Amino acid sequence: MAETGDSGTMHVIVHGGAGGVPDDPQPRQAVLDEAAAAGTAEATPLDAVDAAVRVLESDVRFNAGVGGAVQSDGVVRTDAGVMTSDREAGAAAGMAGVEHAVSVARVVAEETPHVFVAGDHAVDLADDFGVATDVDLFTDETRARWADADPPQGSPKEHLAWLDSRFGGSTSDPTADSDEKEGTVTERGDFSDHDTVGAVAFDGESFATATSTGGRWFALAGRVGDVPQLGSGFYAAPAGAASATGAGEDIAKVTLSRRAVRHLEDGLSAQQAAETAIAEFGELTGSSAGVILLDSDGEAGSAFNSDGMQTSVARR
Ligand SMILES: NC(=O)C[C@H](N)C(=O)O
Repeated sequence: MAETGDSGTMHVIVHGGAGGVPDDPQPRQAVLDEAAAAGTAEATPLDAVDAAVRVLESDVRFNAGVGGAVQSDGVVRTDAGVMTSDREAGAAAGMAGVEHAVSVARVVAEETPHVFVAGDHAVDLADDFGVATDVDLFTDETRARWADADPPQGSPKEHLAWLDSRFGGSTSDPTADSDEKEGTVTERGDFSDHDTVGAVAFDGESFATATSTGGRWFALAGRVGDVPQLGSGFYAAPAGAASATGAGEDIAKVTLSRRAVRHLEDGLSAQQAAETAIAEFGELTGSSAGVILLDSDGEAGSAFNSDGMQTSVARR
């Protein structure tokens, strides 16, 4: 157990997704600041990341909870993962109508003997443990975007053909540059430019992390990305904890969060570990991501190789 931080102080860092530079950075920053502050009011690191991420899931500006990305069958499905440095972990994925995916991940960690529950059964689990289901996750913007999408009918093969015709077969990088504008598909797939949310907290003794997303815009129905995969979208250990965002398939292939925490274990600071992990990620995959970290000194670190990633740090 790490005990070198300022015991009694709750340290929280949050992110609002790696991607393009948003049109509305200030209101987004205000929500991130609110989320980080909400985390510092909590008693434990797990409560802190849960509270912080719930704020972000409820804000339509972020691709998590309400405002989540629409999959190829017109359904918004949410994913999340949580972990503590005591190696308590839970994840939930592919949940239609669940705003607070982070709370379901927490139910998996605290109420089941498992680490990952998916699909309709995760929704049933949420319902049984008092997490709201049947929530309308569409916003006016997502409704309009979906209506413009000329959605496919039929089988997964037909959905894949539709994806291929729109995205040229490349679906690896949600943050890839494009000549096209927000609201239309990009050259390599429009997966919402800046969106997924995450939080890391440290109380001087232990760490927790949580990441939550609606995934990628127009991904094949049923697709699950890095976010709820342990070690990819989130990871916590006694040396520190991480939350990642960006090109989900590529993040999963290099287990970005585990990689970043490994650098803390090797003695790097949070900032050095974030920069090293993102540099390695870029070299290995050629795509875009971001990561936030806290280390056992209570120092926060963040790095990204996309055009932007907003973060907020609060301590109390
Ligand atoms: N923008 C994101 O962070 C998307 C998320 N990593 C996913 O692939 O589901």
